[in-house]
Amino acid sequence: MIYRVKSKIAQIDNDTRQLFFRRITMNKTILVLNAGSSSLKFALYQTTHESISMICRGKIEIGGNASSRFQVKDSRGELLWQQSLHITHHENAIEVLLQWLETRTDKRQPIVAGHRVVHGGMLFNRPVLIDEQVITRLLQLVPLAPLHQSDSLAGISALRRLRPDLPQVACFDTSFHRTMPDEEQIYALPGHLTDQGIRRYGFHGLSYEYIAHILPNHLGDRATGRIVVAHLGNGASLCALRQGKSIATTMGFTPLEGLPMGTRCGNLDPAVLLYLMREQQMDHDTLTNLLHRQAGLLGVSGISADMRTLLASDDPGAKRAVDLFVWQVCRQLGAMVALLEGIDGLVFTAGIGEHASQIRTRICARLKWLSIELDESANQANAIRISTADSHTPVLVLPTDEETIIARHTLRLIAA
Ligand SMILES: Nc1ncnc2c1ncn2[C@@H]1O[C@H](COP(=O)(O)OP(=O)(O)O)[C@@H](O)[C@H]1O
Ligand SMILES: CC(=O)OP(=O)(O)O
Ligand SMILES: [Mg+2]
Repeated sequence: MIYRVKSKIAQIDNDTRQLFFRRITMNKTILVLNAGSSSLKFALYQTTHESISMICRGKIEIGGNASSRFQVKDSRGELLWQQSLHITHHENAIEVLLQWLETRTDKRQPIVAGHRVVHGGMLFNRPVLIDEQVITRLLQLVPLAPLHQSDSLAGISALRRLRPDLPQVACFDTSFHRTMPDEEQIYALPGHLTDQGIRRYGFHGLSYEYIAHILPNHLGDRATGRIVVAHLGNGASLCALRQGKSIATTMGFTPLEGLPMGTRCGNLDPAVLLYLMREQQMDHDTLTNLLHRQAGLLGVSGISADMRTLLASDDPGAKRAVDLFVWQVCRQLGAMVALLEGIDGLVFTAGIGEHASQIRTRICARLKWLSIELDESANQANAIRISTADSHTPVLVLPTDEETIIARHTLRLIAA
């Protein structure tokens, strides 16, 4: 729809253009899809010519054998819909979601869809309108994000099948980190490999962009200082922000580097792979499965990838996995602080960061050397500020909102 009017818009003056755009988009919606490694999240926004307001948002949990929750809430967080389903793959989740949207969203047909795409590689540093050529290039990056990229592409394809005329925009997790210095973006490998794109991209960029955007509301001038953001979800990473820009992050070439995660191993001596290939004849597919799907909290505990299950368990395996997670967050957070040469604020976000007060307590107990003092009752209540008034470094819990950042980028791109 937007495609067809675009050339007309270019020929008319600015005031008329704004009126025209307002008319075609009034009461129209932007659909956002966010394929995470353990969930499919979505949100619908009402849009006028340049602003957005959320109508509803939802999440379908995608989990092994347990039943998955499909929940939709309105913009104030009131529950609109809840269903228990058995969903083991993103493709089922997309089907369920699109059917739900079809039957529940009356005349608010989306005029554009925005997607979180985890890997943009060297080619995509900013949001892009999706066409056949873009899809071909994104497909080439599937091996670099095996738990995400193909699921985002499945959402894009499903919408193309259902609504071939619907413009779709890809927003990348990697773009935000392009402000990192060269030293942070390269590995100590021969230059020709770096030139081929074997470099550190970093991920969760849409989440960090959102946090950087709202931080001044909570920290005032301090927000431009030295901030560490801990995005602890099923996928987990840390980011060092200075002046609201990324200067370092724990994930690298793929979302496997850095912290241990739900099913991902995080940092590993690369010689472990060489050893397993040679001594245990593990091939590429076996290793991919091991490192992305069988390792992390699941591998260490032997019980679950889900922090909720581990925290509720008395099993020594669960304790070991949680201990390792806390240890590695502290270890890698130290590196972020060293690169920032200090710390003016610490932010927890994403599934574990926003909800697991026990994990925050344990991490902060090791950060007294950074003059961090937790207010335990605020922490238990998942309050926004969880540090004491005396704590030299403020500690915040800020729910992330990748969907809103995607919706804004999407509107900006089609409006341009
Ligand atoms: N109340 C809670 N306590 C502990 N962990 C939680 C809680 N709620 C969610 N989580 C953790 O957060 C994870 C999901 O985080 P999320 O950021 O939504 O993941 P993703 O975007 O990768 O799908 C779950 O797997 C679970 O481990
Ligand atoms: C990049 C990544 O790990 O994303 P998620 O946390 O959504 O799985
Ligand atoms: Mg996520």
